[in-house]
Amino acid sequence: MSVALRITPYALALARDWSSARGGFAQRRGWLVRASAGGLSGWGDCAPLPAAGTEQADVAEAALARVLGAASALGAEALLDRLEALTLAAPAARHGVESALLDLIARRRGLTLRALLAPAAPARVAVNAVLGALDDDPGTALSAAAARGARVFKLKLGVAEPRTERARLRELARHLPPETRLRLDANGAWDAATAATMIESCRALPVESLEEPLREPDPATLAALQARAPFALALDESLAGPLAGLAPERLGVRRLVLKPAVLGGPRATLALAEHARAAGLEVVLTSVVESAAGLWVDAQLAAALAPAQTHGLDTAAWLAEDLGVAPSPREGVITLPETPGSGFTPCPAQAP
Ligand SMILES: O=C(O)CCC(=O)c1ccccc1C(=O)O
Ligand SMILES: [Mg+2]
Repeated sequence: MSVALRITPYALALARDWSSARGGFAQRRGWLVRASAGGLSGWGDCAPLPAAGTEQADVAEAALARVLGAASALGAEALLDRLEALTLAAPAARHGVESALLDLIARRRGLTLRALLAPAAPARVAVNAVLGALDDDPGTALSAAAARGARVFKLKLGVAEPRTERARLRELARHLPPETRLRLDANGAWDAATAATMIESCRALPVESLEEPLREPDPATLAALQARAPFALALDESLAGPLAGLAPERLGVRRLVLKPAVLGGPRATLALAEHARAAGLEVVLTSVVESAAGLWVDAQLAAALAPAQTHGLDTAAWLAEDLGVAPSPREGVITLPETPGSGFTPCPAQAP
């Protein structure tokens, strides 16, 4: 049975500006992808964010047009087989279309998306709260997230002076509830000496990991920093940049941050996660601040590939509007539905 694709552009305002050492954004633009066959629809989100390692929007749009052109005569499985060739160098476009096709297949088989991807995947996904940059009054965000029961708090570093950030970090850590921890992300802000100083000053703090410490990441420097760090160092956007294609065990860090929109969809993300975990690395799945259509898929995928980890999927509150109801954590956990597919239902304006 052939599959009908519909691709609809969207623009969603942010509730508050996103800032990081790689710049920020005040709006998210992308395409909602619907794949329909036999009266059922699956949904995906193509949400390019070049700063995170995806293609530019015009490249995504061209790839989506190629997929549309090829889709009409093909069934969902046949289109999945051809998708990689149709979306070369367009991972966000591939993620959007592949998600919609897998969601459709799951709904057709009466399976949750996580069960389609990994039969034993649980219905609970722990997530970190995102407090924003360390110069944006994270204390207020910390109180709000702590009140909602979050256990891991993510902070963007490398936005202010290292000395200022060290002082603010110590101050913030004094207000952390018991048994909660900080997840830090420098987004490539530091040279090796600054990174070493920052890691050293975190030694006494409840830090669980630090993403992308280095402006010019190389495995030897990362390995030296990791050897001295009492917590996991992690790579994120470098996996699509200077370190693309290197085997996980050669990267020098203990953890990989996997963004399906950067890696080219659920299947590529699962394959990298399996490789990394077999090599003894931790993996964490995170969003690129996607719409609800993307977040539901990402959350199902997180449950399938690292069920015991805390993932970076609590980004819906950064959007002032959305395409449907987004997964919303309680006590730091997203509960996934037992209904077939991803759990996404479009709001009436986008409806089937
Ligand atoms: O990890 C999270 O909790 C949310 C995702 C996130 O921080 C992010 C979102 C968009 C672009 C880059 C990043 C990042 O981790 O660097
Ligand atoms: Mg990151």
